[in-house]
Amino acid sequence: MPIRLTLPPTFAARIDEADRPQVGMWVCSGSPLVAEIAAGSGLDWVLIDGEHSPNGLESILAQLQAVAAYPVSPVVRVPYGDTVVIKQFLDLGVQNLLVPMVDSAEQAAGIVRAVRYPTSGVRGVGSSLARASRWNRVENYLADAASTISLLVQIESAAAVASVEAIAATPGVDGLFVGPADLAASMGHLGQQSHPQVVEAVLASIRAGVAAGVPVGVNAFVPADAERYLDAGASFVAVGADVALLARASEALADRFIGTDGAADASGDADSAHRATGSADGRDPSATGTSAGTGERPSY
Ligand SMILES: O=C(O)C(=O)C[C@H](O)[C@@H](O)CO
Repeated sequence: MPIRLTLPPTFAARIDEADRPQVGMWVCSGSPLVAEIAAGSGLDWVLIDGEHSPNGLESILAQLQAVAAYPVSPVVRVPYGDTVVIKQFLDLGVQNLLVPMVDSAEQAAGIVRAVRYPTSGVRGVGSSLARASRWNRVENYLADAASTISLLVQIESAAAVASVEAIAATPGVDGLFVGPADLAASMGHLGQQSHPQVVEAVLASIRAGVAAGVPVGVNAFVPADAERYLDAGASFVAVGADVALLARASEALADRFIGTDGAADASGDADSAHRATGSADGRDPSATGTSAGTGERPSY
């Protein structure tokens, strides 16, 4: 007798059931090992990135398998909201899908159709071949598929913020995730996620989601920004990324033990570099929301 399986609850269901906002981090390295480390961190969710990171179907599959034993919700971002790409990610067993760059309710409705089987949508039927249904070991997968998937769409342009009420009201959209980096760029503030106009646009999106009863998340590597958005009603936040943690922490090690001061480079006097940069001053080398140990490097 084959094993009969039940899929874990969706991220949207976990948000709904939780008595506090869900806190997570990006996994952008493409590494199953790193995904597993993040999954065991105590954070609530991990966000595996297929948009800006070196990830294809095979590496995402390996990361989903690596985190499956842990009590985290894996969310996976597709590179773009294409029907075929979405089908491939869903068939891989992605239950929590994040689609970037969704600017209108029409676009959101098209993405919902890509997620749903006919006659509500256009998802191709390959469940007997696919991990999504664990090769037909999940009972009634075809009939129940929609309830095993949560769809999050990214609000990350001025146009999306202008349409955020309509996007939030689109049936089948389970949550919004605000991307302040692209949002800032679209507002003419490239690289300034904490610009007051960008912050206001993020807050407006959170308010719209809360009013519509749709959970809103936000990317916020700067702790003060994360706290501000949580205070405003965000239901989930992404507060760091594996690659950023490693980059900043390794720089802090270099700063602490070698020194990164230009004068020291020229003189070879690492000790004077330590003194000049104050690298042993107690700054948290794991912090990603500041320039800890690295001068003025942005955290995003
Ligand atoms: O625009 C944003 O913010 C995001 O979509 C998140 C980014 O991709 C983030 O990973 C890096 O800034």
